Amino acid sequence: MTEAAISIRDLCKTYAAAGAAAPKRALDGVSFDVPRGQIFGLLGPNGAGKSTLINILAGLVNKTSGAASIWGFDIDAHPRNAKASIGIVNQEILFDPFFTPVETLEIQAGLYGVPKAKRRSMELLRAVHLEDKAKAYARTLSGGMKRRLMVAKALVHNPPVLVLDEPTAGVDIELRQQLWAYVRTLNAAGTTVVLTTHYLEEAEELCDRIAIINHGRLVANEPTRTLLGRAQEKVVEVTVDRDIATVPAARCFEKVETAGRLLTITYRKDVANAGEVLAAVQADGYGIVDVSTKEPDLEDVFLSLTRSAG
Ligand SMILES: Nc1ncnc2c1ncn2[C@@H]1O[C@H](COP(=O)(O)OP(=O)(O)OP(=O)(O)O)[C@@H](O)[C@H]1O
Repeated sequence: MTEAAISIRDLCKTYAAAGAAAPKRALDGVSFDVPRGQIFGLLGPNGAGKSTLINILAGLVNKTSGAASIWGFDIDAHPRNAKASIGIVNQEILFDPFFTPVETLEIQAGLYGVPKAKRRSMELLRAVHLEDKAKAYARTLSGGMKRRLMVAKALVHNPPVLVLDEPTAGVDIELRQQLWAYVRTLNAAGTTVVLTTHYLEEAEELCDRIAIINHGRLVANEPTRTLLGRAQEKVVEVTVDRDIATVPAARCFEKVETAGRLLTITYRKDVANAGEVLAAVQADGYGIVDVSTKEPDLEDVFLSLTRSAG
């Protein structure tokens, strides 16, 4: 099927003025599609409008104008089908602390009208490694366990699209790896995943495609690899055969730093290649002992995009 998992067209949201605060345009004509079957990253600095967008999809915030559909269901024309097609894991951990995880999932399944015969609470708890806590009070779970329970809760109605809003904020590295692994497993089994994150390495590691919003506008929407390719600055570290007396200069060097026998040279890959940079060092009379290069990361792209759009 070619239809998008989520389709957003010219979406706008202005929050009404409250007290002394002026009206706030949180989304300003955002359009993009989340292709089915992908892990899609929605990135942006604080206050960019990510939560507003997700809350509109969840039916928690009313859009001002524009259109959105989930799994082909327009959120205005077919709100129930749209809602049934998406599971959302919010930033805040929300559930009744006096229910056990299995009860929490059963209640959630009831809210979504999932018939008893079709419920799979234990299966979900197993998937998020909470099987042995199935009958513990939710309030006795650790932070990481609660977060995993939130993921299971979002999946009770078996939605084709799962949205994770900052899934690993404040989560330790080990648990973050576990969550990533689970997201990959879900995706491999066919679930389209949308995640918002502040951790660029998370997006880089997990996402097939990344959209970046800044000040309520879309500033990028590309496959992760293409986006990374946009970072033009590369760094090459060169160890030379003697102490550096004068800093070498060449037109293809953007920036040069020296420490003992180590030269750290920044160049633009649209201007030069590593061979030319090394040749320029040799032309200055240095012998090259060792070379290493550093690939640009998403942070470089993100900063340059959000800076220029800001
Ligand atoms: N209920 C509201 N009333 C008024 N303004 C709001 C409301 N909710 C959000 N905003 C404003 O809209 C803008 C976008 O907020 P939003 O929470 O969508 O951003 P975000 O990208 O999710 O940020 P974060 O990463 O910090 O969660 C911000 O300037 C925010 O202050």
